[in-house]
Amino acid sequence: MATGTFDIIHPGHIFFLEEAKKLGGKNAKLVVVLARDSTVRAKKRIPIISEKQRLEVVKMLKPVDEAHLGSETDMFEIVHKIDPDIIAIGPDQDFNIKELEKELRKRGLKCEVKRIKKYKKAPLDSTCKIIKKIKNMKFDDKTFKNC
Ligand SMILES: Cc1cc2nc3c(=O)[nH]c(=O)nc-3n(C[C@H](O)[C@H](O)[C@H](O)COP(=O)(O)O)c2cc1C
Ligand SMILES: Nc1ncnc2c1ncn2[C@@H]1O[C@H](COP(=O)(O)OP(=O)(O)OP(=O)(O)O)[C@@H](O)[C@H]1O
Repeated sequence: MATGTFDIIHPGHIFFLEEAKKLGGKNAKLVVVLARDSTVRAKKRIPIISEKQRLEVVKMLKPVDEAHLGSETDMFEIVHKIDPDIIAIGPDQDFNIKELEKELRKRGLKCEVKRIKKYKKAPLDSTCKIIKKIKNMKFDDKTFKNC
């Protein structure tokens, strides 16, 4: 199981999902849980792409076998439903592995939690960088004349 917002897909997202799938070995099944719009608003910013369209795009990605929207209130609800062997945490995801494992154990969930340490560098390797680039562009009539 891998999680995230996946708002404006970039190569880092696909790399993370490929690495997450590798954790499961030869016949691994990768299930992705997407953060709800309400979670993104509360924790990060206003999402650019709606949860419905983010889900649709993630479902189309090659390493992804299944994708679901998470809960709006309880992040452990979906873990119970999926019952994963491994939860992959991304290189810049703000979770303490030991704490998360402790919380899972408290709820009777026995999955392992593993951090993907590798970060794929690219000129636009995070959603934030893409948003900042657009934000800093000088807009005039010619900038997006066909949009
Ligand atoms: C085990 C686990 C379960 C999660 N379940 C949910 C959930 O039910 N609903 C949700 O909105 N986000 C869920 N998330 C996603 C987190 O909210 C999201 O990954 C976190 O806000 C960090 O966002 P980012 O990776 O997009 O930066 C879950 C994350 C983890 C690790
Ligand atoms: N360049 C990258 N290399 C490896 N993993 C990445 C990279 N970018 C994102 N990820 C991982 O992909 C998952 C989903 O990422 P997320 O939706 O938070 O995108 P993001 O580009 O990191 O967004 P933001 O810039 O808003 O933080 C997370 O586990 C994150 O750690």
